[in-house]
Amino acid sequence: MSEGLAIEVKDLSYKYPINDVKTLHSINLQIPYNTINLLLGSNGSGKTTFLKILGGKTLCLNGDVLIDKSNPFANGFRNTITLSDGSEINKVCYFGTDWVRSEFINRDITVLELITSLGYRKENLEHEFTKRGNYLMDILEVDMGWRMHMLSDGQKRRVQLIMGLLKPFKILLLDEITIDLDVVARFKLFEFLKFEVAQGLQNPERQCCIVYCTHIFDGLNSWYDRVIHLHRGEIEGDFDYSSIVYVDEESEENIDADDTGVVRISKSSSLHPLVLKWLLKDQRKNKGLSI
Ligand SMILES: Nc1ncnc2c1ncn2[C@@H]1O[C@H](COP(=O)(O)OP(=O)(O)OP(=O)(O)O)[C@@H](O)[C@H]1O
Repeated sequence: MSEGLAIEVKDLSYKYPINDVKTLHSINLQIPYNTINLLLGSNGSGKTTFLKILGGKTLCLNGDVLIDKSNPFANGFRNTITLSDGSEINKVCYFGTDWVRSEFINRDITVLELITSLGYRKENLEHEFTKRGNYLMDILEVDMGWRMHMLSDGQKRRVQLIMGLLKPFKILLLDEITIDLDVVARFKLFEFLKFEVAQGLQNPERQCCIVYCTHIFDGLNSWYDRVIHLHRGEIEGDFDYSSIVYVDEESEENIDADDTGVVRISKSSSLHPLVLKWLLKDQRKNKGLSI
């Protein structure tokens, strides 16, 4: 594996056992550390399948997958790494949308009971919570006494994020995970994740990368480094944030109502129009129409 790569995929193809056709076709991709990557594509283009393979959740033996230089499907793959200060971090974390619907979490238990039931010893929990956990609890406004079966989907999602992010990570795979967060929680989560990636630049042991799959493009400007476009299981496009030129500057002053009651919002420098154009093009291709 090349130096500095968090993820390396060579010639990866995947077919679900019950399907006749492949879902992923000969994917080749290299993702370096210290980057935030958006994985975009229409419904059914293969994003979840791909992320689950990267996360070691779906076994795939057609092609090579290296996650932080190791094969997640190899015997003896360990998902935890011990750093020089003795702390542990996760190699790869996959967060999907299913979690909030699982029976395991929809029980009459508190957030604290749920976290300890997953193997966090109380003393570790206290240690973790004095720093990272407390910070996450604060930005996501989670109460340890919340009872899981009484929470909204967005509140459960916040608990999922706290549990998954308690330990730092090398590779974070987010599959539509912010869909039910309110704008404040989403904004603060993005800030936290950006900070995580930035601190890897200071400390090579903590260098990490994020792959985020979403259909919502609000608030993503300047957050990501790269966009990867998947179409029918193939990489159709791949470009860096630095190659985007926004034609209209967004300005703080233009947001909100003035004293005459007129509400002004500047033109959004969003990826939305670009992605809409891509996916409409994909749709025309699917129908065999000229682009
Ligand atoms: N468990 C499964 N068994 C069989 N086929 C599946 C299964 N899960 C997904 N597929 C098929 O694989 C293809 C890709 O699905 P996938 O969920 O990876 O797409 P996606 O890009 O994440 O879509 P979305 O944006 O809707 O979440 C689809 O055509 C889907 O029907």
